[in-house]
Amino acid sequence: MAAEFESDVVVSETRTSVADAKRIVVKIGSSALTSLVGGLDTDRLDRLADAVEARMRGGTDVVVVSSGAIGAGIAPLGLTKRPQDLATKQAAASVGQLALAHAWGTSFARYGRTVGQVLLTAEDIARRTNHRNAQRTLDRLRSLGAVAIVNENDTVATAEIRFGDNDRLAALVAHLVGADALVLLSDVPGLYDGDPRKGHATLIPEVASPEDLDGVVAGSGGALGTGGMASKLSAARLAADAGVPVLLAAASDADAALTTARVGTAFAARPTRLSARRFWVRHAADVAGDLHLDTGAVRAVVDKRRSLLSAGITGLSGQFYGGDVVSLRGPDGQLVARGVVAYDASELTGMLGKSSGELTPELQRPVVHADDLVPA
Ligand SMILES: Nc1ncnc2c1ncn2[C@@H]1O[C@H](COP(=O)(O)OP(=O)(O)O)[C@@H](O)[C@H]1O
Ligand SMILES: N[C@@H](CCC(=O)OP(=O)(O)O)C(=O)O
Repeated sequence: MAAEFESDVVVSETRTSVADAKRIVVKIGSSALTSLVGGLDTDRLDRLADAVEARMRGGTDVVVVSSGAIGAGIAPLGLTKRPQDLATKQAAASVGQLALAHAWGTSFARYGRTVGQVLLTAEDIARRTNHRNAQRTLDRLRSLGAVAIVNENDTVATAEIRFGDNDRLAALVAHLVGADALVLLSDVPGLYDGDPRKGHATLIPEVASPEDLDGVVAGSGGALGTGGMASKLSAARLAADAGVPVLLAAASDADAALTTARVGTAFAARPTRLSARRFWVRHAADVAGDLHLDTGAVRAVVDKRRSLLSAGITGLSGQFYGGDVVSLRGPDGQLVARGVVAYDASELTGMLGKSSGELTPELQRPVVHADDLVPA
């Protein structure tokens, strides 16, 4: 099927940049590595390791983000379906991660290649000050010729510090390691205009801009996957903002995906990537609170890209401090932007609705400066 599709595919700039990338992150979904009855499928894992090894031998640095810990832990624990509650998911992950890391190690050992297991929580990566540790480890593994096998640290990740899905983790890792491309390998040949399990759907080969997604229905995942297509689309957006093109393809097409990139759906990166600071404000930072804006303030910050002044703020919530990232919400509570707030919540409470002239000079700075503000 890959070969048939390959001959028709238009070789866009995006596909060329995935094929030529010098550093890539390859994310492999649970659906590509595990099955409900058989657990971890080491034959499929070997084929994926073959494709990754071939790409590495061609001179590309590859970081693997591998899901499958929970899926691999289901059968050994005598469970029959993917657990729903956090504690059982964590127990399954603790059993499955051991098997998963071992399987990757054994598979790459066929080539004399060493693997390193890197387990991360969103907290490790979300704070700019913390993420340097992860960055250093990944960088050193690369320089030592080992392949990093990354997964979420499921056994300790609580709801607050979870990435939620490995598509998002993979996009953040791509940003973290300065990857030139992200390859998402799943159990579908690419993005369709609707969930292919629900009837006829058409493959979308190229997503050049968000408008190409108009009318696309991104459904939930399979029995083993977490976020379904919606989480892949938001990861693709996140990667695009970081200037990283994305290829979404079937794991069974991994060879083609990692050589010519002439399979699946290619998502173009933004023509101008967000600065590192704005990227973190939009995607990775913890949000410490909310500012509620009136209609005029929404217009000023979203349409005119102005700084947010206290006069347009009608309310706030959360215990935030100056320098924290907050959500900016419109009159109906809808998220309109994120930004770095200049004041503590306690200071700001007394400033709400006041114009600059009504404030003392030290409180006349904008509440969120335009440079620190990213529309949603
Ligand atoms: N518009 C769509 N295009 C392609 N697949 C879709 C779409 N909507 C829902 N899906 C489903 O998403 C699934 C892939 O997501 P998921 O199960 O989370 O995979 P993974 O384990 O690889 O992360 C596919 O099996 C497919 O049935
Ligand atoms: N950390 C979890 C992966 C969760 C996840 O996002 O799964 P998937 O949607 O298959 O990529 C695990 O290893 O089972």
